[in-house]
Amino acid sequence: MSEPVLSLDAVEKCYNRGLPGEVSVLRGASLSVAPGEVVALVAPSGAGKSTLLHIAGLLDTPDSGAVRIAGADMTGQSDRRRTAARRADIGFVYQFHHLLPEFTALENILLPQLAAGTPRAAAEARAMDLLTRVGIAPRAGHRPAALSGGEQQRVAFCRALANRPRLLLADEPTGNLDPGTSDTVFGALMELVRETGLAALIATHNLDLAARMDRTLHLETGRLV
Ligand SMILES: Nc1ncnc2c1ncn2[C@@H]1O[C@H](COP(=O)(O)OP(=O)(O)OP(=O)(O)O)[C@@H](O)[C@H]1O
Repeated sequence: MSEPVLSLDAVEKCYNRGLPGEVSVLRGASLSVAPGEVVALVAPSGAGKSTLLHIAGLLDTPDSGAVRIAGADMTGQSDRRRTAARRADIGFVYQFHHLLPEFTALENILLPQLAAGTPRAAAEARAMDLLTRVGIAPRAGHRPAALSGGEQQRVAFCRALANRPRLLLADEPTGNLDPGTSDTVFGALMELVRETGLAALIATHNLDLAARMDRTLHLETGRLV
């Protein structure tokens, strides 16, 4: 079997250790996601989904345990190395789109590519290709305020995948949309993920959406089952 794109091994995370507000969130959480695999992460509110995604995305560090991205152990690496790995290998989508309001849809997808050194013509071609795949190429010149919630989220998906990451991490990517729109927009995300063949870990409360992924992990009392 090919090497996992993401693996967490016995990850522990406690906030406010030793203080009155101590909360032990992850207690030996282990998982792995293979190339091309789409995994649902389901958990009750407050169970630690965001904490787990932040650790998997190298935005936070575990108290103990290992995080590997494409086989490289990120435990104990410098902030600089972790940031480089995050930029090169990981795309993020959140519940809210977090697009930059003063830039058009196209420009929002261009920016991370230009920051990574992609020539402008290639970056524009990539952005238009992604917008076409999610069905909103005619909206390329619109600013976020002139897009519907579902369209904004589609742009956010394109932005997350613009630099061809190996791993997509998504936290309730359609949680802000009404059920009908959520269903369609999630379909667009799944098509994009399948076409690009990347690994994805997608947190959702929606069990219908979870059933459309390859398998589901439940986060319960700090572990994945
Ligand atoms: N920086 C922090 N300091 C202290 N406690 C925190 C911190 N971040 C999260 N927590 C606590 O850790 C627990 C898990 O939080 P987390 O945000 O990971 O949950 P979640 O599963 O993503 O929740 P939701 O689905 O409601 O967004 C919660 O009890 C939360 O209050």
